[in-house]
Amino acid sequence: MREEGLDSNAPGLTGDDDEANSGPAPSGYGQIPDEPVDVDVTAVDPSLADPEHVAEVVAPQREIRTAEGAPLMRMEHVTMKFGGLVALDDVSFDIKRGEILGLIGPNGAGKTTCFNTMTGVYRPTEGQVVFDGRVLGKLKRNEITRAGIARTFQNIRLFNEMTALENVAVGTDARHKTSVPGALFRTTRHRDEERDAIDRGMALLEFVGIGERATEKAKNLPYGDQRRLEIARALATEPKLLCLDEPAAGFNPAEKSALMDLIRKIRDDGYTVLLIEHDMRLVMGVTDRIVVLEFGRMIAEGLPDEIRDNEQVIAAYLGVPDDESA
Ligand SMILES: Nc1ncnc2c1ncn2[C@@H]1O[C@H](COP(=O)(O)OP(=O)(O)OP(=O)(O)O)[C@@H](O)[C@H]1O
Repeated sequence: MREEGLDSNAPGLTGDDDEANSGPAPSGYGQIPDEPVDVDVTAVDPSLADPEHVAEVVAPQREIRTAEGAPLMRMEHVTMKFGGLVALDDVSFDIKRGEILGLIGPNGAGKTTCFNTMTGVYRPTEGQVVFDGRVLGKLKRNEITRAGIARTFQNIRLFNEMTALENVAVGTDARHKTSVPGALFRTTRHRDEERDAIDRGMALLEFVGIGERATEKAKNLPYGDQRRLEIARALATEPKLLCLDEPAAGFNPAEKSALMDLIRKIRDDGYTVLLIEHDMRLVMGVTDRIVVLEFGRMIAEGLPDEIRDNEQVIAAYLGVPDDESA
């Protein structure tokens, strides 16, 4: 007999398929330089111990709250083909400002492809992605980062030999305006930006709950803290949209619960969040709305309660019982 609604114990609905987290540092990740950044932790502002001040530093662009509810990103009839394979088939939906949108679907449904068209990795074969009024297909990857889209990866990608603070500080680099000569000659602007990178980096580490680990190398952090560090680094680019790709992969229930709190805190601080996640309990518990893909098509869109009880979604995940498919 079929179970009522979606259940995180159902096959394929858990995050147990996590891959190794020790991959090499990424290449071509936004504006991140190859060399470690020299940071002086003793220069950190003591006022960062104050959570309210931390929140102010973390989300300086609070005006994004004012337009809450209006579309921030629009997928407009997006089709993505790889040779003969149609990974996305005429997919259209909005991500509204200030919401946590869940993107779910069985394995191979097209979630990551969707993510990649939204973050500039792929250009859609047909249709377009519009972010904050701009068509993404015309922007380069670094321009997309500057436009306000940041992401984390299924497989953690950190600079393992750099400290936690350095990892976050390089994320702030995407916003810096110093020219190469300015950096070489250490102009006042360059020094101000370095100082800002350290202060904001520390604030972000506090915000995600790992401030006390600022001087530890990324490779020595516990797995859960590495995931938090990835989120902090993405936030360092001051995104309007934060895309999280299976952030709970490999987490135990207590870590998942803490992650849900963090994702809500990020949303409450004025960011918009897109979440791909296999763990249904987490998705149902934290998202404001959910979009469901199956075989590259969007089969449902709605509130978590609506999605939980949607027959088509349940069938997509659990398969239609033999006696109903005849
Ligand atoms: N670069 C690519 N080249 C060819 N086929 C691809 C490529 N990327 C994805 N695909 C195919 O597109 C389909 C959708 O894949 P995608 O990774 O987007 O699904 P998914 O929903 O993210 O799956 P999972 O939950 O397993 O990560 C799959 O059939 C996949 O094999």
